[in-house]
Amino acid sequence: MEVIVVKDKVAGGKKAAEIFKQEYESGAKVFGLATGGTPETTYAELVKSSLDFSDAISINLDEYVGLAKDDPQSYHYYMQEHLFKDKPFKHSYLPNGKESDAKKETARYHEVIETHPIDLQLLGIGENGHIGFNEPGTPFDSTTAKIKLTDSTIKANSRYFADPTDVPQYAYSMGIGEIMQAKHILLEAFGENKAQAVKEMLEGEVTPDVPASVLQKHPKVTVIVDEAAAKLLTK
Ligand SMILES: O=P(O)(O)OC[C@H]1O[C@](O)(CO)[C@@H](O)[C@@H]1O
Repeated sequence: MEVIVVKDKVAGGKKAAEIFKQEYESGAKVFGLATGGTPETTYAELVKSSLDFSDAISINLDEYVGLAKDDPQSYHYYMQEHLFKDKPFKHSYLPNGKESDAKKETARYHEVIETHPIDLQLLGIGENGHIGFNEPGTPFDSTTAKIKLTDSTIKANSRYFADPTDVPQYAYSMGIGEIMQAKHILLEAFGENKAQAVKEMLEGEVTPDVPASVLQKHPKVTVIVDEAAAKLLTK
C-alpha cells in the first residue's frame, strides 16, 4: 500500500483529486464513491477541476435504510449537494434506502457492481475500522447487504442529525468482497479520531475485526492521511 501523508484534509482533497485526474486520463470510466465528512474536500476539488464525468459511471458505497432520496440526511442528497449538481455522471448508482425488500435491493445492487467493474474506489474509514458500512466482524468475501449499524457508528454519525435517535439503525452497503474487486482503491483518513483505525489497518493483523485491514491484501491501494491520522504510525 502506498501511504501519502499530507498536512491536512484540504491538502488531502487536492492529492485525491489529482489521483482521480490521473485515473480519468488513463481511461477510468467507473468511479466508486463514498460519503461522510472525509471526502468533502476531495469533492470540492473535483467540482473546481475541469474534469467532465458526463461519460462516466458512479457507484456509491452505501445508503441509510428508510431514507428517501430527497431526505437531507440521505447519501443521495449528500452526493447531489457535494458533487453531482456540479459534476453530473452519465449514470449514478446508489442503494435505494426506500426499498424495504432487502433481498431484492441487495441483489439489484450486487448486479450493478458486477456489470460495472470499478476502476477507482474512494473510501473513508470508520473509527472502528469499518469500510463502507461493513462493521467489524463482516466476512472479507461479503457482498452488498443490509447492515445493522454499531453503536459506535451511530454515535459518530449522529453529528449530522438533530437528535441521535434519528440516526437510522440500518444501511445498505456494498460488501467487502465487492470493494476488493475495484482495480485501484483510494482511502482517505483525516483527524486524530482516525489514528488508531489507521494504525490497525496498515500495521495490524489482517482480521475481520478491523475490516479495513483487508486492504493489505489488495494489489493497488493508495492511502492519504493527514498528520493527525498518521500520528500512531511507526513505519
Ligand atoms: O468520513 P466520516 O464521516 O468520518 O465517515 C467515515 C466512513 O463512515 C461512513 O460514513 C459510514 O459510516 C463511510 O461512508 C465513511 O467512509
